[in-house]
Amino acid sequence: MASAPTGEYDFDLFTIGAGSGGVRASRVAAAHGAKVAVAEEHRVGGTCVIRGCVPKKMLVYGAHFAEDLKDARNFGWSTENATFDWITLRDNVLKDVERIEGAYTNTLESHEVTIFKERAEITGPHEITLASGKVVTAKTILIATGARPRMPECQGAEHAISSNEAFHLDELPKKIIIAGGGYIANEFAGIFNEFGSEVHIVNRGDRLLRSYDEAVRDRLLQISTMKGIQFRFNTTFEYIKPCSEGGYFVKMSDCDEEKADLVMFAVGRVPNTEGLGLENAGVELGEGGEIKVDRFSKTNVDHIYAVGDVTDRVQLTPVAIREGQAFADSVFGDGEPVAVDHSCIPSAVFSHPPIAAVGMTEGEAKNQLGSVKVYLSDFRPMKNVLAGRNERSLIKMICDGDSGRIVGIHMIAPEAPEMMQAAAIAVKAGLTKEDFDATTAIHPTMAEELVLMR
Ligand SMILES: Cc1cc2nc3c(=O)[nH]c(=O)nc-3n(C[C@H](O)[C@H](O)[C@H](O)COP(=O)(O)OP(=O)(O)OC[C@H]3O[C@@H](n4cnc5c(N)ncnc54)[C@H](O)[C@@H]3O)c2cc1C
Repeated sequence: MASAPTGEYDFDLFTIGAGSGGVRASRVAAAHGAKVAVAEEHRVGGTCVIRGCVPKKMLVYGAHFAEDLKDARNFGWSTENATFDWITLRDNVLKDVERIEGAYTNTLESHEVTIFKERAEITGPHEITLASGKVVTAKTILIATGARPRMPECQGAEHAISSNEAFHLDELPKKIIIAGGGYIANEFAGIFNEFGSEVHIVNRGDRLLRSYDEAVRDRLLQISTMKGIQFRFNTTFEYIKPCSEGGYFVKMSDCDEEKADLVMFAVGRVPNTEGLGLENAGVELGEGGEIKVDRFSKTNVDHIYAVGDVTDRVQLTPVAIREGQAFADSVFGDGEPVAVDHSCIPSAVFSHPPIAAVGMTEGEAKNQLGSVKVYLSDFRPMKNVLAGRNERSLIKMICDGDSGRIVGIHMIAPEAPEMMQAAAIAVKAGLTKEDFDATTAIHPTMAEELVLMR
């Protein structure tokens, strides 16, 4: 699979999209000695840095102070005069995003990767045409164009925002209706709720966070409801109409028209393959418009690869980065080709409180394994007790009943994602419940529940 620089093409590698996958692949390929160019139509850093994980997590931190300030009273602090200014937080977040964008750009430039800040389209098997009209050729092409928010086809959908716009609001809505039930919907519901908005989650289906274990999903629903978030299931949007005094009239299938200041759609993400010129190179797509690839991220065309969300394998930043790294090492490195292992990928929902998970849910384990043993710890964290906060956490461990091997861990608890990263190593390594039992607890922590479950 190794590809030596040739004089035949302008570049050894042309990457379309400078997001998580594209930046990693371009930098590593260049470090292997390839002559690399990357095109980016929006901003270097892609979804994660500019309008995804990074600014979202900063808003989660910002929102958490609302709860911390309330809790602080029982710890002896007086916080009566605390106020919150959205514009300060928004602008500080956007400034930091700019800083990270600069760091990504510097990394590419220091590896001598040529950056075209414009849209690119494939116009021939080895040919790319840029929005400016410039035409370049490359021996290998990498498509790393990510995905975009899905906007449903309801009347007036253009009046709704997606997560892209949520980071730029000039004011916080008094009332927001969020369509969706996935991680982005739940994360923004938590954020807006803590900032004082009235939040409604409207879901077409009958449950939240489908791929997560039922016990943690139910607990999130219970706690979110307690915090004031209102949920509607099996409900669809009929229309959204601007209202002359500002805001919108929204008609949903289960009610009369009602008013909201903002409507946000968080109903999934669509791979960015439209208008890319894939037909000009004969690249095959799957049913959802995603690019079909093999274990090495190679499309059906030998010299064209795709990584990250555009392939719709697992739409997470660390996965896109791994796929980009593996592609660059395989095609431009000296070693054997590397395939990314997509099993046992840990994930988190930065809801309020957060969820984290790795491996099989109880339902999946029961379907796939002969016998299953489930351990559960349902507890009120020490900090919540003193704060007078009646929120219980849950840690659930799923084991293969025959071997004792842990096949899944699921948590909803403050700092669950931080605990999960370490636990996921154990699950990936195939450790058993006995290995956990043999480990001494760190006391007093929430994570000690992991080694104390009986
Ligand atoms: C609100 C939100 C929160 C998220 N939170 C998390 C999280 O907490 N943890 C996590 O792991 N993941 C999270 N994600 C998902 C994560 O952002 C993506 O999985 C990741 O960014 C995918 O990387 P990528 O390289 O495939 O695509 P992207 O990062 O989307 O990069 C693709 C780039 O290609 C560019 N592009 C597209 N078409 C063209 C073209 N024709 N020419 C030139 N450029 C083009 C785009 O402008 C974009 O910059 C979140 C996503 C969202 C939307």
